[in-house]
Amino acid sequence: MITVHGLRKRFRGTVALDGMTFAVRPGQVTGFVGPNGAGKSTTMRVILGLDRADAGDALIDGHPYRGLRDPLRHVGSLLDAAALQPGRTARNHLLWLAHSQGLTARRVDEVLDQAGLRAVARRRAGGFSLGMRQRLGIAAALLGDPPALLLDEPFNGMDPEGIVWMRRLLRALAAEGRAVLVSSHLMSELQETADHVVVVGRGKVIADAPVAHLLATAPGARRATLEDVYLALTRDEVEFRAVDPARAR
Ligand SMILES: Nc1ncnc2c1ncn2[C@@H]1O[C@H](COP(=O)(O)OP(=O)(O)OP(=O)(O)O)[C@@H](O)[C@H]1O
Repeated sequence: MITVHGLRKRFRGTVALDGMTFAVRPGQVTGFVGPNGAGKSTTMRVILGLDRADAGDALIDGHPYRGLRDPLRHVGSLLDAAALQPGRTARNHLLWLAHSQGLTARRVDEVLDQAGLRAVARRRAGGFSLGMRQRLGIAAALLGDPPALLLDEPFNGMDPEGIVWMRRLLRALAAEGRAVLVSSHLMSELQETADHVVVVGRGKVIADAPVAHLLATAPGARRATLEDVYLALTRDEVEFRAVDPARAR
């Protein structure tokens, strides 16, 4: 389980996190949604120890990321699929990560298979499409067989087959009992994939509820989609940002 409590973070004049508090429970896919600049990536970076919060805490199974030994065994992450050494082959990229964490080459081949990358494992990652980079990022996230996963926009750049693959993979990972946090702007994908949704705006939580609950309690519930609910919840934020571009990203 991942818990964040009262996270605050300011970048010079910008408040990125303003008391962000929620939990990512095992056995579920939790969607993490909100307008551009709402603080999703910053929250994930704080959980992963890449940014330091000014206040509050972010814990993975009760421990801060920096306190974890062999962190890839506790939490896997996909933050920026473009962040890899272009000259390395997919397999070498994973081998390098695996060695840093005491993981085996056999495990590398397993995750290459799981991510559907076996045929291109010896190609240079620099030549990969965004969809293939996302798959490589997923392979890296799965390397340590972690009970928790943080995935920032994993559907980005995926072709239709890739989207279906990703959806099934996320469901399967949750069914194995993992805690899976997925940020996305694609409400239709999350409606199909997520059990639970955390909606954020301006650095804090606006709604934190099961998808079924959000759909059932929405106005015009019978035909409401997650997109309708999201737009209704974030409308004030959107109007605010439209009239005050200085605060928008
Ligand atoms: N390194 C940084 N320096 C300055 N400001 C930053 C930095 N990182 C994030 N911010 C600001 O913090 C706020 C939150 O950004 P963040 O990237 O976490 O939002 P997000 O919800 O992930 O947005 P998006 O949907 O566009 O990915 C934004 O106003 C952003 O401009």
